[in-house]
Amino acid sequence: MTRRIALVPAAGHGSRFGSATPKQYLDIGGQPLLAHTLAVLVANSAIDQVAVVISPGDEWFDSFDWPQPKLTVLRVGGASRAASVANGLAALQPAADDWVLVHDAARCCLSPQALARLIADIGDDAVGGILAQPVADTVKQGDAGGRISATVPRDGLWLAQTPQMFRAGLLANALADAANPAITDEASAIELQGHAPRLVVGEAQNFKVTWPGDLALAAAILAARG
Ligand SMILES: Nc1ccn([C@@H]2O[C@H](COP(=O)(O)OP(=O)(O)OP(=O)(O)O)[C@@H](O)[C@H]2O)c(=O)n1
Ligand SMILES: C[C@](O)(CO)[C@H](O)COP(=O)(O)O
Repeated sequence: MTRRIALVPAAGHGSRFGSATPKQYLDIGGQPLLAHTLAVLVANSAIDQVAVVISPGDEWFDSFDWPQPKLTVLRVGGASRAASVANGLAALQPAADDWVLVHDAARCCLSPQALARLIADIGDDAVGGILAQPVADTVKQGDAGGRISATVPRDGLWLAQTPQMFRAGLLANALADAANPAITDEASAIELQGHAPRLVVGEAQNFKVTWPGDLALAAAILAARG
């Protein structure tokens, strides 16, 4: 039977966030940020297994309690996000037809509704797809001197979010060259194989905690959900 596996890369250092403790372990409402990320995935009955990829040298993970049902911990994080995902897939050895939903640890405000929409909309799609948001602002190109060099038409532009949902076999092949700098998400790896992943409308609150100011916004969104 085809399974759905959530794979959560959580082996980053959070260099843009800049805290001594990696951002995935910072406290939000009494729990590490990562616990909020995992909770939505664990709670979805269509997901059979949730695997989190942490760094082999991780000093923080074991100091917290984690949701046990469905959770697998893989200490195989790599030098880049793509390498962490590729290493996680290699450790898990899913069947080629299994679905893998790769979701950033740092996107802790994914709603159950958006997750369910992705799974329903992708359904049995031949390629798979991702949550994404249509660009809502005017887009500027900047030059080296910090001045606007062009206004870029935003028609057809989307901001990629996660989860990104693909068949395990297709994804593992696509990530074989995980060191390719053009691979910044799973969809870009699949695109490089000549496929066109589907775009499923995400939500603004499913943003990636990247900068220090993002933590308070994430805390407010999660507190409002109760
Ligand atoms: N070698 C890496 C790098 C990133 N990630 C994970 O990929 C997700 C998205 O990456 P990003 O927000 O860029 O996280 P960091 O790499 O931690 O941040 P920064 O780029 O600012 O250093 C995060 O959940 C992060 O933990 C990972 O598993 N392995
Ligand atoms: C995969 C991703 O979340 C899509 O928006 C994003 O690209 C990962 O973060 P990074 O800053 O590119 O590492």
